Amino acid sequence: MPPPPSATKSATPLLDRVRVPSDMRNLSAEQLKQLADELRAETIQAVSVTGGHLGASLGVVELTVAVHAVFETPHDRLIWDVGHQAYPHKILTGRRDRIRTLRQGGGLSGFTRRSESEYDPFGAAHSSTSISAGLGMAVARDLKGGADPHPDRQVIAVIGDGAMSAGMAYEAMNNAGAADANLIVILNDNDMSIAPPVGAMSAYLSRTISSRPFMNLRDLMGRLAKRFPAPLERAAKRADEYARGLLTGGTLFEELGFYYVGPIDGHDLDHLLPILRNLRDNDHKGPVLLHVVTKKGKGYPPAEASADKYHGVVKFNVVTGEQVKAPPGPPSYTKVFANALVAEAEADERIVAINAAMPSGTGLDAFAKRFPKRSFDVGIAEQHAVTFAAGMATEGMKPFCAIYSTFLQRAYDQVVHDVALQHLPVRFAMDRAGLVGADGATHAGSFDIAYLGCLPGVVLMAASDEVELMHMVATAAAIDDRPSAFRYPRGEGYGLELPKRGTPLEIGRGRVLKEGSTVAILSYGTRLREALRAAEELGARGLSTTVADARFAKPLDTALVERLAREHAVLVTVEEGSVGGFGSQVMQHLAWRGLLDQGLKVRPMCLPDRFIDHDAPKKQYDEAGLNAAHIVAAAVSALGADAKALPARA
Ligand SMILES: Cc1ncc(C[n+]2csc(CCOP(=O)(O)OP(=O)(O)O)c2C)c(N)n1
Ligand SMILES: CC(=O)[C@@H](O)[C@H](O)COP(=O)(O)O
Ligand SMILES: [Mg+2]
Repeated sequence: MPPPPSATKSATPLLDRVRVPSDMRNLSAEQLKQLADELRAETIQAVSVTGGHLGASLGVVELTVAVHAVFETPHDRLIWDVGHQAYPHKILTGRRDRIRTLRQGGGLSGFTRRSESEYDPFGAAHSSTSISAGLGMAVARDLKGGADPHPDRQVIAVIGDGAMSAGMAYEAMNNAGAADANLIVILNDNDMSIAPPVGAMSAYLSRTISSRPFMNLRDLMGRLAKRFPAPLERAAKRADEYARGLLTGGTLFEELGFYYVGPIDGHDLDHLLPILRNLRDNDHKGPVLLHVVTKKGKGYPPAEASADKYHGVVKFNVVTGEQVKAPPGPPSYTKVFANALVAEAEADERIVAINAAMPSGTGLDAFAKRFPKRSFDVGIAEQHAVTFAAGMATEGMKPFCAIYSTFLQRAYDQVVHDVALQHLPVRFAMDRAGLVGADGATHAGSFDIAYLGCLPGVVLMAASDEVELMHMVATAAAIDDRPSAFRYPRGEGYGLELPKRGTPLEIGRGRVLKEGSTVAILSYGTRLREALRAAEELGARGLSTTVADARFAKPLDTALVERLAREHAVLVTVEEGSVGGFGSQVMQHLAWRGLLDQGLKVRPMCLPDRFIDHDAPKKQYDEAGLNAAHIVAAAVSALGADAKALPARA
């Protein structure tokens, strides 16, 4: 692979001279081009040792340089939508020395984060929030007026074409277009989401780009000059003649009240710099949308050549681009889910599958290969996905809505109002339940037990291993009179032998794996292995321990829960979910049955009432206090003196 371009440019590396953006604002256009080359090389080198979202970051190297060179960040606010493309931004904003700690415990977040830097005015990771946040900042600026230390601060929101497929982006544009707050939205159009984009907006953007070749600088300056006459006269003269005529307007964005500029080449600093300066210097009233066309993975041939443009990579060899994959382990829960759903769909043509721009992440790309007409990727549109599924259910279809637990949060009212209230048999496959590792707090599937557990009539399941997951897929397929949901974690299963097809479970029935008499551990989900380990340890201390797998949070196996409560001194519940989840369901039931009035000691073990930052999952669960040792400690402390009499295991 040829050496990065920077190696062929001037000997003085510029990136070493740029700690923060103010260090680059006196560089010439040529120097900024060199800086961009060096920044791209640094991003590639860094991500090769950390892994992460390389493709999106490479696509915005020039844009990042241009925006920080032209605007007075951090006083001018720069918001990155999703924030997965912000690695170059982090390198240029005082975090180059920590960029190789990206997504690791104690290290930089993989997304923008207010607590991490003053150059991150808004945290992100869930998509399509940037225009709303930007408008909020712009309106606040105007309301504060002179009281704002920087009353003329600019607000720039960079949003991708994929993120532009989410409803929230339109809600924000609808509001912005009617407001007169100055706001610059940069649409970073690389014709990619995680997968190739879907939907009419994507088709529209492609048409816009193909029908309007990149505007040349002269046209652009002339158009801007005509639109914002006074201060731009001088600049426009530099373009030696006015545009040959205004570009006809009529883009969707202009219909929404935005001034549309573009499309322009988002890798060409000779265009980006003057246009951004124009947008900075003119006193336009109202929102502007600058449409830039970029390439995801730009400048790194292995990324450019890959289907997903290296959207999310593990460590890789910079020269070859070969990713350092762990030796193949057991099938992931995602793969098991997908195969289980295919098996169910083979037997029932009413089963359909819906995802929200996450075909590979949910495993539904495999389902789509087998059943292309029964698989629907609706774009980054979780709210629509849920109600779309509800509509299908009213007509007798059996929709499986596969949305990560964290992303389902975005569609909560649709789950409540459109699905649960109408008792519609939508099935929710909630992948990435629990803590997810490198993506950190924004992506943790922490709340679904709590936010679904309070809904009447919903069947809630948690798989304790991959065989259980297959049974829960079959169970959900068979539940056709109410909503059902099953959760499972990110990562590999245990390598258990899998049946060809799952067997429907008896609804509301848990299972006992180990009978004891002093301590009962009731697990919900994949903490079950830790519960079994804890039981071993407790047994070695003479504390006979029962271990049960609840399987269902709703309907709760009340007979099992009451038996455990009556027959043991201590009842420990454990789940990979927040306060207000499974343990609350159990305690609420026991309380009402009067079983908390007779001395039973209950220890509901769940995620702590705080967000858990990115780290390796095992370490995250250590921090959360949900590993075997913590379960042992909880049981022993509950027993108090009784336990102390027993010898700890040698
Ligand atoms: C609400 C939400 N749903 C799904 C995702 C998962 N996700 C992360 S990046 C991405 C694609 C974003 O595409 P685009 O905005 O075009 O950015 P690009 O990666 O092309 O730079 C998706 C679907 C998310 N972050 N947030
Ligand atoms: C940036 C984003 O939200 C997605 O790319 C997410 O990081 C995918 O998570 P998984 O890697 O668990 O599929
Ligand atoms: Mg994109």
